[in-house]
Amino acid sequence: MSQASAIRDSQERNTRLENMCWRIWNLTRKKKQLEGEEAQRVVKRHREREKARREVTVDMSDLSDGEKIDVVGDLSAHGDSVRGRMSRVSSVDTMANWANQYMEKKLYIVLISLHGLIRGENMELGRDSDTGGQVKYVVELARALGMMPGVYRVDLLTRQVSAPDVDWTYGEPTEMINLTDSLDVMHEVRESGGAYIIRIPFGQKDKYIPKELLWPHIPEFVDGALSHIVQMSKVLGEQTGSGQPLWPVVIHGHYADAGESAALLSGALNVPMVLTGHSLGRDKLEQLLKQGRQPKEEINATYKIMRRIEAEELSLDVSEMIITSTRQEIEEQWNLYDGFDPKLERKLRARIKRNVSCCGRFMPRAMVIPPGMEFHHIIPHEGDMDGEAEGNEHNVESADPPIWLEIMRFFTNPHKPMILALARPDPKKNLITLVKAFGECRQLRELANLTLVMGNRDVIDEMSSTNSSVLVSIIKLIDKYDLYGQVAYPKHHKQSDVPEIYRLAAKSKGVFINPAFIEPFGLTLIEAAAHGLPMVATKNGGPVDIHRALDNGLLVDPHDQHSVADALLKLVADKQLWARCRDNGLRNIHRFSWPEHCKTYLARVMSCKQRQPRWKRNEDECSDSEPDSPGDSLTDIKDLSLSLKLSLDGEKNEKSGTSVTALDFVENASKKKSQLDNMVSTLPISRSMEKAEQSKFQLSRRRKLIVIAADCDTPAALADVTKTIIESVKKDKSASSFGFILSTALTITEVQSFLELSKFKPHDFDAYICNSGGEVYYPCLNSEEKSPGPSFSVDSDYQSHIDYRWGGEDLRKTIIRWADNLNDKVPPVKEVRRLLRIQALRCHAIYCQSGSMLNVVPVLASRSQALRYMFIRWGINLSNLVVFAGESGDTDYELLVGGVHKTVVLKGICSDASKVHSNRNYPLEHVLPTMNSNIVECGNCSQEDISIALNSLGFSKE
Ligand SMILES: O=c1ccn([C@@H]2O[C@H](COP(=O)(O)OP(=O)(O)O[C@H]3O[C@H](CO)[C@@H](O)[C@H](O)[C@H]3O)[C@@H](O)[C@H]2O)c(=O)[nH]1
Ligand SMILES: O=P(O)(O)OC[C@H]1O[C@](O)(CO)[C@@H](O)[C@@H]1O
Repeated sequence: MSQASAIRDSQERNTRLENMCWRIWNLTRKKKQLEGEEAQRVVKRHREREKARREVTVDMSDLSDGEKIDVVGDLSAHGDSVRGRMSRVSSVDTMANWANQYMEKKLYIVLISLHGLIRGENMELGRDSDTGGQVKYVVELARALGMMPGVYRVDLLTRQVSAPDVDWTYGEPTEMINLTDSLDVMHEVRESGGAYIIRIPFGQKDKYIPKELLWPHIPEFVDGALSHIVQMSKVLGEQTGSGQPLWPVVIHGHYADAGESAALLSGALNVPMVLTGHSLGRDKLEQLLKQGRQPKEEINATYKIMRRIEAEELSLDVSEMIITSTRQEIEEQWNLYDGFDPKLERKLRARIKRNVSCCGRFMPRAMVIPPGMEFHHIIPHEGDMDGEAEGNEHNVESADPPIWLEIMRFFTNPHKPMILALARPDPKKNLITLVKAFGECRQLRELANLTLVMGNRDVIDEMSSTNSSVLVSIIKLIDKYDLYGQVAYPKHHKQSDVPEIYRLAAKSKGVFINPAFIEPFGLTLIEAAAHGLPMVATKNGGPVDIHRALDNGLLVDPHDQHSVADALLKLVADKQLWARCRDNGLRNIHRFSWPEHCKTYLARVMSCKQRQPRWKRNEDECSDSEPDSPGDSLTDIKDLSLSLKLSLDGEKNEKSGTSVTALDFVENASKKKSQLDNMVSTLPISRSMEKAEQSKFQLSRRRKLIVIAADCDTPAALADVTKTIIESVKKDKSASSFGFILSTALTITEVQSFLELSKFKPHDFDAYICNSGGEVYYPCLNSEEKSPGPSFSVDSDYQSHIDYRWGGEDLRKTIIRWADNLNDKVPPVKEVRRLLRIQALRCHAIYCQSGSMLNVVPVLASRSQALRYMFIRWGINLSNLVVFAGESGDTDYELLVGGVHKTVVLKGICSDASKVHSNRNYPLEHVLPTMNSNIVECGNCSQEDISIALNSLGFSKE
């Protein structure tokens, strides 16, 4: 009997062992495979980049020989010497100089941090994965900027969240940020001046949306933010007495999501944008792939990382400047992006300095401006800076801050020095290695206690899966190493407790540790230093710069558990080293100063070329103007779009694109120009701004606007759809107050033919958005009366509004070269965009007409941005607008669907369009909101179904 069971046991053991071996083999194989794929990707990327660099070098060869860069200026611009640059700044003299220079200015600054759990006081840091250092950074930056001479108003825009599971304060539309300086002096704030948190509603109401799921709602935020900025600029203009709107001097996005929002706002308003990344998608992706636990698809599904990377690339396309906290972020992180190359950036900057053409290339300047500290929370304690701190005996009395008792109750011997980690329980913070290092080092356990402050929690199972899995692993390790009585992991703490936690650790002669796999900067490290706590920190990322500036501890390889334990042991055991690090930290911490940050920041912002909405003729002046005056003339029609015809004669390949058999360039604007020059009447375009003013009148008095943006394959199909929509809408009794806009990839010449073919008159539409958003036209009044003369007037203000970063002739040359080299398939549009970005050519490339045409327009021109322009220019109400789109369409299709406007998706129209070209590395759900009452589907493009769709949007009833 017992022999049988022994045999059975051994068989079971063998089977288990065998299974385990299989599992390990399988995991290793999978890891190897993922590593192999990643290596291939890196090599491919590298090859493409090198090829593109060679091409750029050839294009700019006129100066490459002997082109010398101002190396000294250049290195300092990239923060090579953190120590050298960070001088004490709050000195009265420097501030006085600054004040003299800027006092007269009245600057309006817009900052954006999107997810919404932001408030001026008692921030809930560590509440979840969204409430990290960025929240503190943006609020403190807003406050510090609000106190700078010359800054009139700072708006920090974020999401309004009125959800039952978050505090009511996040639902308040406006919150004023207290402007206090280190002397607790309140700054005088006049009228609407000061610093504010402005909460814009977007996304599902009553629900907190984590940052990974916010992407589809960005267009709605942009529309809401645009409305706020336009209104505020007018108010500030009146208050500051200029009579003109006080437009923001900069729109500054924080993190990828706000970067994309800032890019769209900057394009809509034509004002400069800057970006702070805080934590970068490509780097996060690389780290996750290196860990080899998840394939790329799974990572993408969890973190929506490809969507985030596209937002970061767009931010690079548009930003004047990228602000980083460290040099490492520029050299090793931003360098991973298609649209950024530090070497090329330096080269372009050198050319600009010498007033030499950059051959249509643009690269944002990357600047290291480290964040600051708010020092007024810090209570200096006895012994600071005298080399002799208080003893390590704790006074566990009632006078001690409550958080001390909360921590002490975990310890058997509370008198030991405290190793402190304070971080969100995010896997990348690598707290697990820390617990292993502590648990496996007997000496360290004997000498010190460990405190882990990992955000706030009520029930572990209710936390996000990534956060709860970190906590569960830590609790299991505490059990495994039997660390009871030696490790504290309090459930709750408030923001006001954080200084007390550092103080407790410093008092115990403890050490702060940040063992993150990679830390972009690390606010906790400067917080610890300011409290007299030496540090052990990861050698990957920002801590290298912090260590260089403060010299207050040791750097370690976060993957090497033993080196973590050794460094901690060294600092805890060596009293002299500990005291030296503490003193160095306290002595140098002033280098992280918000006033200094703001001074450098404002100087840089002011050196960007200032742009703002500017119209040739103000509303009041237009009646004085001469119609058709040559002043608005041919030069106004800029060469701002390129079209490349891709012949579809070859066989279609649904995955990789379309076979090309012929290529043909059409440069719309130049054609028009020459036609106008020759006064050829076949293209009836007026240059008259008066005509545009008439259209403004027409557009702004419309109660509702219908935008027809169906991307049909043929003019006949477009004519059918258009007729059905217009006839259906005209049945409404208030139809006379409805206006129509045609929004298309067609040129105005093609539109003219389309109108003739379908028996429409130019004035059947109030406006024409042509060339995929590259141009806007209005019908001329006389076109109604069939009188001779031009039928359309071009909006040349629109052209000046969007021409930012247009690569002109050099862009054209590159696209021709690309087309010449195509010998097989036309690649997906995402590849075209990548190629142009690598070349530092900033534009918006769109496949149209089922992939038979490539339209290239300025980087922030699009059909949806043209509508935002009409909001600013003509005051049209975006929420009173319905866009009719097909089931799919040109590759700018998805941009048309989100926002505060309504959308009717016509099922069955252009349903095949998306198959010939893929423009994304991520699914459509990462772009478009799935549950949005502003979007309805129309089962059939019939008049009845269209009426039903409009009714369900409440469109015809109002
Ligand atoms: O339980 C916690 C955890 C954190 N914090 C605070 O939250 C902030 C955390 O900031 P940081 O250490 O910088 O990390 P992240 O939250 O990851 O912040 C991101 O953004 C910061 C600002 O750009 C950068 O410094 C970081 O490297 C970057 O990862 C600090 O002020 C902490 O005091 C708490 O109050 N309680
Ligand atoms: O892990 P990720 O997605 O890179 O995010 C880190 C970012 O998220 C936040 O926690 C959001 O506030 C930031 O502190 C930081 O910028």
